Amino acid sequence: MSEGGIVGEFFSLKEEADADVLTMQVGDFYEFFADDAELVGDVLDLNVSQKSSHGSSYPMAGVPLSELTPYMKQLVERGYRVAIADQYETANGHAREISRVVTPGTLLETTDDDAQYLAGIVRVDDGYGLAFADVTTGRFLVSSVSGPDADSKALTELYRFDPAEVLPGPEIRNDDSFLEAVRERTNASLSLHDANAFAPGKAKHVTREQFGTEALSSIGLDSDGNAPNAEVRAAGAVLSYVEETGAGVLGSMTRLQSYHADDHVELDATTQRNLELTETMHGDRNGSLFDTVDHTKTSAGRRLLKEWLQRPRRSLDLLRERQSNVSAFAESALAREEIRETLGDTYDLERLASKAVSGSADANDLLRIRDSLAVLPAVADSIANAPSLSSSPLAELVARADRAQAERLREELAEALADDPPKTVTQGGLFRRGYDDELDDIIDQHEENLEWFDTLASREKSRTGISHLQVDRNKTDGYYLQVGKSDTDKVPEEYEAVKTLKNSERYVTDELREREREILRLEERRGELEYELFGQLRARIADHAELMQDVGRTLAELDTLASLAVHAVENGWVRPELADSGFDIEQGRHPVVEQTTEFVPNDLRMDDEREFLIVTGPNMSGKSTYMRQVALITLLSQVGSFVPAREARVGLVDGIFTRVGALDELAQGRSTFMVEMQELSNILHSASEDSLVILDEVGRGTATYDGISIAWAATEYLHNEVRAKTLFATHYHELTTLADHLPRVANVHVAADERDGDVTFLRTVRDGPTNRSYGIHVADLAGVPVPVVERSRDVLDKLRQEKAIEAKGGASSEPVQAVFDLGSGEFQQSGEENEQGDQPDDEQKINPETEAVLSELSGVEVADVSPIELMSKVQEWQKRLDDE
Ligand SMILES: Nc1ncnc2c1ncn2[C@@H]1O[C@H](COP(=O)(O)OP(=O)(O)OP(=O)(O)O)[C@@H](O)[C@H]1O
Repeated sequence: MSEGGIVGEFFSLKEEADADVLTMQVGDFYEFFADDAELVGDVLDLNVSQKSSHGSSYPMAGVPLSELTPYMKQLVERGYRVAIADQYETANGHAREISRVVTPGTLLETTDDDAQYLAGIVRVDDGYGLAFADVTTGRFLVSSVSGPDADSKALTELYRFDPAEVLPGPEIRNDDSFLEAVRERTNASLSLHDANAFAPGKAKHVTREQFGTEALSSIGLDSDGNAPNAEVRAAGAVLSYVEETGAGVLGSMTRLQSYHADDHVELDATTQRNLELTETMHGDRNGSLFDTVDHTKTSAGRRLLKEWLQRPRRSLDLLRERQSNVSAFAESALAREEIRETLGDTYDLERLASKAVSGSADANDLLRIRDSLAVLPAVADSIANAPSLSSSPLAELVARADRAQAERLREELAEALADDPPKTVTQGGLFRRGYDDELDDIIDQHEENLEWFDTLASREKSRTGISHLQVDRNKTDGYYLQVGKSDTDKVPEEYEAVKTLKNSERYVTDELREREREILRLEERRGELEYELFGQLRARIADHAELMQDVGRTLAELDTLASLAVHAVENGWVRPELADSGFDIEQGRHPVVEQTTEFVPNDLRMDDEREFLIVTGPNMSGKSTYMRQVALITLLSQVGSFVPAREARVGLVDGIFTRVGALDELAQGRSTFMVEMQELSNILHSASEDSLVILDEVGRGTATYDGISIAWAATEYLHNEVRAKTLFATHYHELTTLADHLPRVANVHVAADERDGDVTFLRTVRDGPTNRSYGIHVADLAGVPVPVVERSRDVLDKLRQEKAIEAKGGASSEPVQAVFDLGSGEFQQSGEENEQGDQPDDEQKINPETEAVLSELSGVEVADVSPIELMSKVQEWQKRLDDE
């Protein structure tokens, strides 16, 4: 392959670039060559031509300089790392050098509202250190997880942040199963960053340089003399990666925030998916909780609302403050709508701050900063003028950002920039008069020269007596005097002819040339000076990145709180009373289902004596909906939101764990039952007595008796050992009898009405068990052939007669040894029914026909059967028993 020329230069730059694709500036174009040209031809649909260089021919594709961004963005969003080599002038011509490698986690040009995190993760002996940076907003967070389930906690954090790019530390790089799990839970591309960047000494140095020693020690991360914490190693690696890829945004990372897993309600990845927080199980945004409650006016507000839903909090003070703010907004409709309208005029200040820092903000971006800063005093006034807002913590919230400094910054921009500046920053026309003396002087001179040209024609006409004379300008000839053919004889001698046209002649004069040169000189100087002044202004604004972030964050928070209030008011939600534990929800509803259905509200009561609810009820009756509704009301309460209920008292939880039917796991190569058991195992390990556990049909994926046994044992364990607040929906009615033996277990059921063979779902949750599934009824309704339906009824009856299960009380309660007889549906204390031993021997068993009669007897719903039918049943049973 040829080594010389443009293509040779491209190849050698490509060799040094740590990137999938290189684009190189050649004059006014960014060019791609060889394989890279083929790739962009395919992926971006660019035209590919051939370029001859040193005797060979290479595919070539290119885009004009100003159009690179959208193409580069598309490539990066598809997971490619794109290196950009820029051309610059040198004493002997020009040279080219890679100025930036754009990766999914360092793409500044995103137009997506969502946060875009770059994550670093480091494994240490007892856990993981994590760092998350959003280069588009300057957010930078670190955390660590430890303990026996550190793996799953680390993966949960990754799922929560859903980073665009992950930098795995040296200890993880070869751990294929961990990396596979990262891939499964996130859409991130994994990038290998220099292992040295994760080294303790280097990482600590970089992190200190960025945030200062004080910031590190204030969050307990500066372990002087010792090896730094794992999160510092992750943070250092992320920072050096941002620096190395050349995004130029380090300056926007103004604040190091550390969070502890305990600050948030634990929501594992499965639960976030099951509860359909930000997308439905089918991957749609529509129909998610976020989509339902989002009424925000700004993209920063939307980002924050999503973050709040994904990271519910545990601090009572913080939640009460948010509640008071939502409440204040809910009560002041007029002021709230005024504020929301004003917020609608803001731009994304956090993102604009990053653009200013990276030097990519143009004059219009700075105007957006100016206009958004102006919103803060306007909303502060609206808050001050509305009594229920000014007496709420909103007054304090809006005072958090330094308003005086924000106003100074706004004024500086207002005084500097023209209202309608051009898109490019090199042309001039950006600044107002009075901003800079030299610039004013240039503009005056420029105007004076333009004026000279404007009046030239009339001056010349009266001086020379030529009537057909005009002054004009075009690209090739510059300024000229144009004289009609009929008047050319009147042309004075200083006129120098430059072009002959059909009906006229063009001339220039020395003075005209001189003036023209002056105009060009002034225009060029103006462009240079404005560019320089603009760079200085942008840098001064960038120095206030932290202030812009504060203001942006404040406005986003107001937007989010107002959005929660709007949803509460429009849907009749109430402020839940937050308590230490337990639930008392009156007329609760499912926040999403209530939007599309005539919803039947339901109550929930759980306390120290009633911590475990077994939820039974026919198929399709609403068990899952009821349990999700409880989980979502709890979650919304810990976001600080109001909740869909008539009245609610919600005890704060440390985690919400769910296990519901798996949808798409088969595609990932694990059996449904395996996934079910992994999820159950995770819950049994992770939940605590302060957690809320939702189990839907545990054990269903295997043989019935295996299933019942597992469900049975899991119930005992959760009740006796974990003591989590649990709702467990099951079709194994056998489990309902546990309520008689485990002190804190209670039964509830979703009622259905069966009349003349028709089932009506009442959707009402009532105390007590139900022993009807109507599963066979649903099969019948679905058109399963009659012989199959009838045979299933027989089989069910038989099955009920066969086995017995033992219930165990917990260590904390009186031990209970009881035997549950599936045939009779009753419990007996063990030994009671059989003096000789644990198992009845064959002789002592009652005969099958008697058992069948007993079973039918126990299955009769007396209230549902007419007296005549009942009498004929009894007669039939007597006859069958007599026949034995
Ligand atoms: N309280 C309610 N008010 C109105 N509609 C409801 C209510 N609860 C549930 N539904 C509706 O009933 C349907 C079935 O609900 P759900 O899936 O919760 O039943 P299920 O008892 O869990 O069923 P299965 O046991 O078959 O899984 C859903 O379409 C849901 O929208």
